Amino acid sequence: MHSKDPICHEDYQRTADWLLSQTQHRPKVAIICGSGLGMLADALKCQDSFKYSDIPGFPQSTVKGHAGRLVFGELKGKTCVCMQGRFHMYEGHSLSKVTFPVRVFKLLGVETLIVTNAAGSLADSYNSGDIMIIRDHINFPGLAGLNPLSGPNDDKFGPRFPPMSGVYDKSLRKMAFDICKSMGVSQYVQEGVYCMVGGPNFESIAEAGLLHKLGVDAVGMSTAPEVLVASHCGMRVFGLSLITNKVVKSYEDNESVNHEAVLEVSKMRSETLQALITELISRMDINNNTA
Ligand SMILES: O=P(O)(O)O[C@@H]1C[C@H](O)[C@@H](CO)O1
Ligand code: HPA
Repeated sequence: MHSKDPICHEDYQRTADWLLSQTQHRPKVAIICGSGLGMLADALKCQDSFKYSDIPGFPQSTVKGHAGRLVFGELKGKTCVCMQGRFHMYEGHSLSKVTFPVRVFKLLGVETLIVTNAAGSLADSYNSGDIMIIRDHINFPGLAGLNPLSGPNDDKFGPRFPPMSGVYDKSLRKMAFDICKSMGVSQYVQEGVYCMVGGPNFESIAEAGLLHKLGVDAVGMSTAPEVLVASHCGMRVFGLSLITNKVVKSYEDNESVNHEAVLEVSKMRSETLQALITELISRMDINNNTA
């Protein structure tokens, strides 16, 4: 499906040019907000915001907890753009649409992508409410050939065969840990492997057992395609999963997860995540451009 997707370089450029004509902000950092995490954008000062439906070429959000707004603004003097709502494969978007904003960000001059998501934990030591700094990912749809980079390669963005080792920037991960320590929240901060599955169903118990055996720490339905495309075009990447639930792994367990519960837990940790990301960006070595 995505290999026939007609999105071409000019389409990304058209959207980028439209945004550049509508705002004076010239962001170097982009933030993608996961389910229920849209309030990360609230910290931005001097905001210019656009509904996705008003942005030429932009897909539309259809999931509760994903407002569908692109917000530009300043965080501690650093210019950022924030997606209040992302696109998922299970909504019926092609992977080129899911990752469309990332290439637009590249054309806006963004150098660092911060991705966040809500995820269920497989790691026995994790609890709901934990924050997991993403060390690496397993991209199940990608392993099966559902990859946003499939199809003709756009050499203007990056190479045909991009490496995927060391994608989650080590120095940003360390910086985030140091910040968590100084915020006094290290007791619920983890580092681990995120696994993307297609969704929209949550995992069966047998699937949960498989993921656990594979060494997956947290599972969700997003992030890997955006990270692939960002890394392909040379962006630095940092990722956070908010653990909103423990994945049910036992037939004796009568618990089950639902999207409302996911949004509830996201809300609970929103302030901490906002503070962590704000401090991370404030410590980044970035020179602002002006329009
Ligand atoms: O956009 P993210 O990955 O945060 O959303 C997660 C995965 C599903 O879209 C949804 C399930 O509650 O939350
Ligand atoms: N599985 C998949 N995606 C999720 C989960 C989960 O348990 N929780 C939040 N997003």
